[in-house]
Amino acid sequence: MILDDLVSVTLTNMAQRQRLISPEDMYHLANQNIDTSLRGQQFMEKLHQPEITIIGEIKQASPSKGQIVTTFNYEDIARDYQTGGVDMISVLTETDYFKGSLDILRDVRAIVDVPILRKDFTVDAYMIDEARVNGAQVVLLIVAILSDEQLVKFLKRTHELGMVAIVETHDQEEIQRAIQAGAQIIGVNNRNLKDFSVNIHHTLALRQSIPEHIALIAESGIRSAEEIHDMSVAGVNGFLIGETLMRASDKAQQIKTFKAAYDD
Ligand SMILES: O=C(O)c1ccccc1NCC(=O)[C@H](O)[C@H](O)COP(=O)(O)O
Repeated sequence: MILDDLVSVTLTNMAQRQRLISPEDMYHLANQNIDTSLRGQQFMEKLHQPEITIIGEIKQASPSKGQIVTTFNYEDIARDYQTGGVDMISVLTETDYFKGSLDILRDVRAIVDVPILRKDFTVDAYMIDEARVNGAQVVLLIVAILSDEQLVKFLKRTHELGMVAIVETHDQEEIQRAIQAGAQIIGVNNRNLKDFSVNIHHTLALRQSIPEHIALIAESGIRSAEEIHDMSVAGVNGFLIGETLMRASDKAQQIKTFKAAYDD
């Protein structure tokens, strides 16, 4: 399965980085960088407001789509996203399948004010420390690749650093595990990572399984303002959008259209 491959390359690549900066040193560096900006917390509060919350993703390639764009000026993309009014920017840092990097994360952090999500396959608390050191306020924890103990431990470390976690799920059982671990934000991935099929109604089908005090983010396959409108009305709090924005010729305008979806 693709997730097994992603976990495997992530562990290998992390081990290489740990030879440059040891887990102990990264832990201390992260502690020196505890997030006092409140950007992550503000993002969480925004999710509970009636306005549409959009997370724009910077993603050059993916396992399901291969190369998504031919030119990849991520700094321009980040500026366009901010101009459009995104509430957070998601930066892929996985190198082998998504062609992302921590360099991209750092460069984007330097030029925008909005909170940043390190979008990666977090398999060790080291990667949370690393996310903080490189300027992210938010991390992704994917239930399907973590044990219950890891989920609790990684959430604790995230919160110690003043950060916020999106806990990604795909079915009822994973949602229960996320709630049990103490997730404050749950993402439901509309993409089935076993066969890459995308069902935009998947998040809606699982809405009732998530208590209202936990924010819900719909992930993957979102194409139109109508889809965002329908999901907002049904109580979905935020929308993570990658490919549609990466392919949009006027990204700022596309984001503005999406953010206006609730008023339509
Ligand atoms: O996108 C993939 O092919 C993929 C494959 C395996 C694991 C994760 C994958 N994507 C990560 C994501 O969660 C998406 O980048 C994100 O939800 C945005 O999706 P989209 O708007 O469809 O680009």
